[in-house]
Amino acid sequence: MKIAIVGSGKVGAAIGYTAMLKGLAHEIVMVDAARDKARGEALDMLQCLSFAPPARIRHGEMADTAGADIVVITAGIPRKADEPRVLLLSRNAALIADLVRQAVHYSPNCIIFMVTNPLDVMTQLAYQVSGLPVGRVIGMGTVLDTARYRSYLAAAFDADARDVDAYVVGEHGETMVCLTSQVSVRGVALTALPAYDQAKLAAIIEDVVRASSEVIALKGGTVFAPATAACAVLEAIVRDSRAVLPVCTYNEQHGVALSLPTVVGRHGAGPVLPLKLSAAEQEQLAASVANIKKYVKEMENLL
Ligand SMILES: NC(=O)c1ccc[n+]([C@@H]2O[C@H](COP(=O)([O-])OP(=O)(O)OC[C@H]3O[C@@H](n4cnc5c(N)ncnc54)[C@H](O)[C@@H]3O)[C@@H](O)[C@H]2O)c1
Repeated sequence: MKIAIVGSGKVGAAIGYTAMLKGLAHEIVMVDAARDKARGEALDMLQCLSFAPPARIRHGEMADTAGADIVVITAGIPRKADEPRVLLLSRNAALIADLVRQAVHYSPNCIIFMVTNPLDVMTQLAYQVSGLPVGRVIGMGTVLDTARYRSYLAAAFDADARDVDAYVVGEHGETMVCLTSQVSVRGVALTALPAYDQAKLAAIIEDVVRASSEVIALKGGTVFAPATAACAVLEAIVRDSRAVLPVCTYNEQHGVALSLPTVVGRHGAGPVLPLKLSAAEQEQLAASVANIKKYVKEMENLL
């Protein structure tokens, strides 16, 4: 398994490092417009190899990604705490289109894994310019938001986060939908837990939506959680685990790329699994879809 990481900034470097520690690839190639940054990250990782699973770690240009099984795209300009993710549209659209074309040129059979924001729009753009089948262009989507939701629920209701079954769907952005109608802990409805409290749940949802801004304001960027979430998706692909993850893919039915629970394995992403939503959740999801569509239109006007 060869994984190329295009964009060796904070998130790209952390994904490379986590993937190396998890033994997800026999070869990891770090790429960045700032060549020395990619070189530095690759060297730092290479120096771990006497304590890590065997792998070939190197840096390079896009040509060095040739034959990659997975190309992770983390290149771009990140947002500041007070900026909506969608502001990144104009900054990142042309850059991402160019990188995706190059990635597919060098690795025509790869899976593209998109991390750059605004995530849904960038995933749709990557799908459109790549010419790859829909399940081979996967965005990180709401995998990270879902991880935050599960962690916060676990902390508030005294449970193990790994036991909490909950999803955030829709946009990886301000209109994300934290589903409440089917949250459970190992099959037990959240509402049945002794510590359950509706006001607490509402507060958690607010915290999940602003989780990223909070971390950016405190430490300048989100790093560990995105890298861990990204590697959960990479692991599902590499180990063909068929994990159900709310990744982002272009959705014919909705006419836009968005996140819904989806089976992930060596083939890529799909099928998308059906969800039973309450009437309120259906409304929220429709608003989220409409928001992504608005941004897709803006992107199409920019290119
Ligand atoms: N989807 C998510 O859940 C999620 C989470 C965190 C961050 N992000 C996004 O990931 C992206 C990266 O965030 P970061 O904090 O690592 O930013 P960063 O600024 O630390 O890293 C971005 C890197 O991209 C590089 N780059 C720019 N143009 C390039 C090009 N043409 N080719 C190769 N490399 C190029 C830069 O030199 C830089 O090193 C941002 O768009 C951010 O918003 C997404």
